Parts: sequence; structure tokens; C-alpha cells
Amino acid sequence: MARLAIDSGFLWEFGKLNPVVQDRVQEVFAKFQAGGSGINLEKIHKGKDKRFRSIRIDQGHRGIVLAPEKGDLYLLLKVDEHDAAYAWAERHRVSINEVAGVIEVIDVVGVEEATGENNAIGGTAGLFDHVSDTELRTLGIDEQTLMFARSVTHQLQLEEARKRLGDAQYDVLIGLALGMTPEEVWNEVAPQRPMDTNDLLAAAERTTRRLVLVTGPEELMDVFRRPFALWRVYLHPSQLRVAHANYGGPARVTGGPGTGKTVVALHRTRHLARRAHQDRSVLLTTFTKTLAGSLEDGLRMLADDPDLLRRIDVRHIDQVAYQIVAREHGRLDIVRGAEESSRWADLSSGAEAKFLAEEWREVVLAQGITSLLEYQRAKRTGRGARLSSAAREPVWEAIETFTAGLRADGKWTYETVCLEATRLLGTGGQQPYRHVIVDEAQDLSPWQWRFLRAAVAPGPNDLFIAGDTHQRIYNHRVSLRQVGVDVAGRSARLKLNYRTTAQILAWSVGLLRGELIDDMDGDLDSLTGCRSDVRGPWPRLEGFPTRSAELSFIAERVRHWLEQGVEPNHIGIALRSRATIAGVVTYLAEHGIAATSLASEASHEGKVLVGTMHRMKGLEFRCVAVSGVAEGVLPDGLELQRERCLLFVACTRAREELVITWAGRPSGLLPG
Ligand SMILES: Nc1ncnc2c1ncn2[C@@H]1O[C@H](COP(=O)(O)OP(=O)(O)OP(=O)(O)O)[C@@H](O)[C@H]1O
Repeated sequence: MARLAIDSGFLWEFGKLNPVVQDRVQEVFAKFQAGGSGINLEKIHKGKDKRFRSIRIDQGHRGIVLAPEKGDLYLLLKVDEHDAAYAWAERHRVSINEVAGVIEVIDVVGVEEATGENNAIGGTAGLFDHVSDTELRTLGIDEQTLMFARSVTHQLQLEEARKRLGDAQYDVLIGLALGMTPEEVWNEVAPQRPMDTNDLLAAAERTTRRLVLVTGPEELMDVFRRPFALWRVYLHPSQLRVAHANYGGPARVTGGPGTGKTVVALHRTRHLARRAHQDRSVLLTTFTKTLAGSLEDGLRMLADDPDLLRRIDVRHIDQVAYQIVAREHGRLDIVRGAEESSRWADLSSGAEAKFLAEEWREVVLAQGITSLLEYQRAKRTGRGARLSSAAREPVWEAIETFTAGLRADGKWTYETVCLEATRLLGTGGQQPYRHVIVDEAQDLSPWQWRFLRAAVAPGPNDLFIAGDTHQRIYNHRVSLRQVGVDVAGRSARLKLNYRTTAQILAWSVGLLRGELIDDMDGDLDSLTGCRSDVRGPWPRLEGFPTRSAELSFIAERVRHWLEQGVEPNHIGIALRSRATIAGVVTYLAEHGIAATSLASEASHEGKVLVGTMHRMKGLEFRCVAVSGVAEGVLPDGLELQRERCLLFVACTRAREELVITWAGRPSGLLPG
């Protein structure tokens, strides 16, 4: 039975194939792995690597495989339409990097072209003039890449050629370009142990960044079933470092959209659970039920050992707090939005009632205020007109009446549940968790943070926080230090986006207009350095005179994507308001496209998914239409920032294609 190592490029192509061809690929390679008859490996005469063979998938498609000179390990490198697959084989070569010992797939024609282009432009000083040829060779740079390196005068040229170079050689060059000394680079890239660089299997085992080794048919099928879920098996070194680090206290990971923060949170959860001893001692949590559900799905893809899973609790924060309080008080009667508003309205009229509700959340709860005196001393930044100390007295009284009313009626809001849970944990209650991992941390409220802080004993690896303040879609502005979470010196940032094309990412980052947003730790944060290696079309922006013309365009686009073989539930339509979802679902149905609301509990299989921008948080689709981005009254200040972030979140859900549409005039949020 042949052993197979599947290259990430192969899986990426596979994931994009029409499902019928995908089935055929699976069949062929399952047979191949089993040593089946009728599978022919054909030599590729013009291939750049004499070990390349082509394998027939169907009439129109070919796979490219590297057949070993000795041993039984085959590398699956490429699957594509006939001509594209052959063209690939005529450009690429596979080699083992002498220093790092990993397998590199190099676009040798591309590197030659890039060298020629750079030389034609010329330039004053070479970027690597300070490093000698010998030093470059010692670091594992091959002769062709050496010539390329000598042609580079600007870091951008290196970035542009990144996809063409071998991974390990790119790492060396970028390290040097960023000012590391050859010794420092050597310490980063060279493994500690000596190794045999002729052994393909050993090299494949070391190439965890881009190769997945499969030993049996089940593993092969599992990899094919989830072609985009490569993160399960390999992490980028920068991700792995964070996921497996040993931290003296709270730590966090930040990074732009799609950089793998959730993936790191999942790996860290598994890592800590493997070392934990008690059931339910590791909490993986976030701020909504939907997101907790997708964390649970992700975790199940990563771990199937029931003993390990038992040690992990995956629930959203309100639910965790609810259980702690319910243990003490029995079933809780939770007051929802409308009833809460009417309770405020009983205390005051119209705008005043709304003001009271906001004052309670944004000042009193946010700062953990428990007395009139504290309230009178409190800062009310961002809350509009000043309130004198005397004017605060009746406000405080009204808030106290509201909370006392809830207590008297045996009713709760999720906020009061959270406060009570924190109180119970503080009064002798034992901290229920050894480790808490929080995803989408930017949207937690201060009272939820205080609760989490109380739910885990301070100590090594107590809290791990993943989030991106550019994706904050609710109003909470938290200073981690003020809620007792100090991540100083334990913060890492991820920069490589794995989800979105460079075009979608760049355009979406433009929506934020370079806005600097707080980093929850007293500083400002920007998305500088966040990048993607995958290319694709630029987002399409389309305005229409009427809403029905807009919907007709969306239906046409969706149909086009479906015809391209994109599965219906890999297509998402994002809307600003919940009220418009049903209309879009019906419109698509009337035009022969099965669709459903993202919020629907029924199966999403075979249906295009329509949802609010809020609901899209944390999800991803191959193709996304953001609809209804029309002119409207734009708020200002923080509200405006939040609207921008929301549109940014919706747009960065798209892996490959993004369209933005509106009827009438475009929204002022779009770049002019
Ligand atoms: N090392 C990796 N290799 C391959 N794919 C990866 C890797 N890390 C992440 N991904 C993929 O990138 C996508 C985004 O990852 P993830 O959802 O963890 O990012 P995120 O930073 O949490 O995003 P967001 O902030 O936008 O919600 C996912 O499809 C994930 O499978």
C-alpha cells in the first residue's frame, strides 16, 4: 500500500473542484493508495522534475504526483484541468532543503522570471548586499534562489515572489530582509538534530507546514472530506508557538480577520485539556450561542477522544453564568428586551427611559458601580451631556428601583445573572475552571470579563484571549487591566490571512480608513502587516436604481456561483437588518434558488445562507454578497466606527469572491 503525502496546494485546488470531479478524485486516489490496478502513472516529458507523473482523474482533469525513486511515499501535488496541470508540472520542481530538511515545491520558471524582471528594473543597492554568497548558501539558499536574491532591491519584490520560492528559503530571505543577522536566521531555521536530507519520507514528516501524511484509506477520506480544514493537521509556526506556549498568567492573541485566531484557540484548548486531569476543567467560551456552537464543531474536528472532550466545557458566557446562578436559586426567569424596556418605561417616559437603560449598562454595570457615591464619582466618557452630582441622584434612584423591582419579582436579565454569578464565585465559591479560553474577546462586556476572571484561579495559563478589536460589533469598550486581566508581555499577533484573497482583504481594510482602534490594553491597534498570499478578483461594487433590480442581480450572481460548482451553503448573503432576511429568502426561492436564514435551526445543507452582518461574525463562505449597502443616516463618533467595523466583518467572511450592492445611492461607508 502506497503512502501518500498531500500538498496544501493540492487540497486547495481539490476544495474548489466541482463536487462530481471531487468524488472522482477521491475514488482514483483511494484506488491508487490501495495499489489498485487500472491506475496509470504517466511520465511527463516536459516536467521540470523527472519524478513527476500524471494521473488521470476523468476526461478533463489530471493529478500530478511525485513518484519516489526509492521507497513508497508519493506526493500529491496538483489537481486541475488537463492543460493547467501539465503547465504546472512544466514550471515546478520538488527538493529537500539542505538546512531545514523540509520539502520545498519551487516554481523554478517563476523564480527565473522574477529574477529577470528585477534585473531589468535594476536599482541602486541590493537588499542582501550585506550577506555573502557563502552565508546564503550555508542557510540553505540554492543556486537559482541565490541569483534571485541578488536581483532583489526592495522587500516588495521578495513579497511578490513569495509563492514561487521554496517556503524555507523564503523564510531565510525575509528574516534577513527584516534585519536579522545570518546567525539569528540560522537559529530559527536550522533544526537541532542532524538529519538525512535524502530521505523523502523523513523530510515529508518534517514538512508539517504544507504536507499532510496519510497512512490509511480512512485518513485519506477524512482529509478529502474537509479540504479547507488543513489547520487541523498543521499550524504555521507563529500559530503553534502561541497555541502551545506556557504562560505565567493571562495571554492573548490578536490579528486581522482570517489569521487563524479561532484555530489557535481550538488548538490551545486541546493542548491544555491534554494536560488537565479533571472533567470540565477547561472552558472554551465566547459571547453568543451561535459562535459557541461553531467552536464546538471545530473542537470536534480536532479531537475525538471522549476522555479529552469530557475535560472541556464549550458554552457561551451567559450560559455558564446562568448555570452557576441556577445552582443556587433554581430555574431563572429571564426578562427579554421588550419586557425590560417596559420596566424602564414604568419608571420614566420616552427618551428618558432609554437613557436610563443605557446609563445602567454603559456606566453602572460597565464600571461595576454599587453605590450612589461611586456613581457620583464615576467618569461618564462618551455618554453625552455632563450630569452634575445632584442630577445623578434621581438617576441612581431610578436604576436602584429597576434592579430592586427585578429582585422582588424574581426576575433576571443576563446582566444581573452575570453579576450574581460573579458574587457567588467571590463569596467562597470554588473557581470552576483551571483554564479559560475566550474567542471573539473584543465583544465581551466588562461584567462578563469580571465574571470570567472570577471563574478561574489566577495562575499560569489561566486565561487565553483571542480577538480583533477591528471586528468589534457591539458597544463594549473594555480595558482588560480594569477588569483584572493583565496580558502585559504575553501578547502575540498573527499576520497571515488564510481565508481571504489579498484583493478582498486589501479592499476591506480600506473600509476602516486607517482608523486606529483601541487594543483593549491602553494602546491603539492597526491592521498593518496583515496579508494574504492568495490572489483573486477584486470585490465588485454594483449600484441599482431599485431594490428589485438589486435583488435580480444578486440572484444572477448566486446562480453563476452555483454553476461554477460552489456548494449552496458556501454562499452567504449579508444584510444590515434582520427585517430584510425573509424578503431575500423568498425572492431567491421564487427564482429557483433554495435559500434559508442563517438563524434557522433546520439543516443548512443545499441552501444559500442569508443573515445579518452581526450573525456572519466568525463564519466564512466561498462567495459573499453584502446587499443593501445604500445611503442612509450615518451616525458619528463611536457609532460610526462600529458601523464600519460591522461592514468590515461582513466583507471579510468571503474566501474567494465578494460583491457589494445597493439600490439608490451608495452608503457613505464605502470608499468614495
Ligand atoms: N495554519 C493554517 N493552515 C491552513 N488554514 C488555516 C490555518 N490557520 C487558519 N486557517 C484557515 O483560515 C480560516 C480563518 O481561520 P480562523 O477562523 O481561525 O481565523 P480568525 O482569525 O479567527 O478569523 P476572524 O477574526 O475573521 O473570525 C479558516 O478557514 C481556517 O481553517
